[in-house]
Amino acid sequence: MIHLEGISKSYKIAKRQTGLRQAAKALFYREYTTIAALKDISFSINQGEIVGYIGPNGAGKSTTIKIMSGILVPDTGKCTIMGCTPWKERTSYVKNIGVVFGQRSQLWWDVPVMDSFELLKDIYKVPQQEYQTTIKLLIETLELQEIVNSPVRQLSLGQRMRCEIAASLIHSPQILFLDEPTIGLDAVSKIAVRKFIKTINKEKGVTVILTTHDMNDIEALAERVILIGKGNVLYDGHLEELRKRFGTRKTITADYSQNTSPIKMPAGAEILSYTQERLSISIDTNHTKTSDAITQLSQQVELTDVTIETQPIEDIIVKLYKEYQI
Ligand SMILES: Nc1ncnc2c1ncn2[C@@H]1O[C@H](COP(=O)(O)OP(=O)(O)OP(=O)(O)O)[C@@H](O)[C@H]1O
Repeated sequence: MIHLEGISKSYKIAKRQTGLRQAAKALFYREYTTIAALKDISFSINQGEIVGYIGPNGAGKSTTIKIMSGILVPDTGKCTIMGCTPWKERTSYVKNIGVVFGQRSQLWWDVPVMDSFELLKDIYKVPQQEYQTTIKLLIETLELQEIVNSPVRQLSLGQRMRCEIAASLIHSPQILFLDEPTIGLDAVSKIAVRKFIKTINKEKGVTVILTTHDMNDIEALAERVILIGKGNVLYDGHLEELRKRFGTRKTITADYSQNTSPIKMPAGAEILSYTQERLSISIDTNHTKTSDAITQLSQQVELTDVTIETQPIEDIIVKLYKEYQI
């Protein structure tokens, strides 16, 4: 459905130097530098996938999304999405895609949200009957009843984002590009947005490409991640695979009846805290099985409660960025 091959994109920017003399010189002679934002990017995405497109600041995520949406033209490479080259066949292509840029609005600032929806309906030539059904569903599932009659400028960020997502889906696109859709949202709004993305993917088969710095978004939504760093694709695979590679540590917290004898720790365990009633250790599951560690503890103390925590996804991503030195 989505196929990118050897995509490169550079930005040419004017060098700016401080001082009056330099400013005067720049009037007659400008120096430029080139920033290689994307260098030979290739990947394919199938229909119905949710792919997390991740990477540190300045990695080239938004540039890729802009190319895939047809807003930017790459310097070299091929991009075919649903049979179209996005920047060449823009009019027919945009019917297939919905785009949300978390940092920018596609809604008209001073008019009620509902009027923006109506305008988008006309732009995309959505038949009235179809529009009625879609809008009803969007208003219900994104809980927009209370806000659709307010102008966008009066909405909070979370309310606006829910409207932005609705706006991007009015023409029932088959692909949704989301560039940081949960940026600045509170925990409740983030969960609502994630739930909605999951629902349209499951029920309508919408393919979703998501860029985000919130790894909880990735964990909640994406089975596959593409990691980009310094303009290159560094990893393309399952999130679960990353967990296996980088998330091998587990934290075991054991509560027990008061114990004053020394406890022999499982092999390689790192003690995080230790009292007469509670012990918290971190183990590497490549070397020690969680069940073995618990059995060993239960043979020495009278356990009353045990909790096991896996490594947070943020830690795994930090390790991944470190490995690739990005
Ligand atoms: N319009 C532009 N003009 C010049 N350089 C740009 C422009 N847009 C992006 N860049 C540069 O291209 C590189 C990639 O930027 P891009 O916005 O694609 O990164 P990103 O991965 O989306 O970053 P972030 O996570 O910070 O949003 C950066 O070095 C950025 O400074």
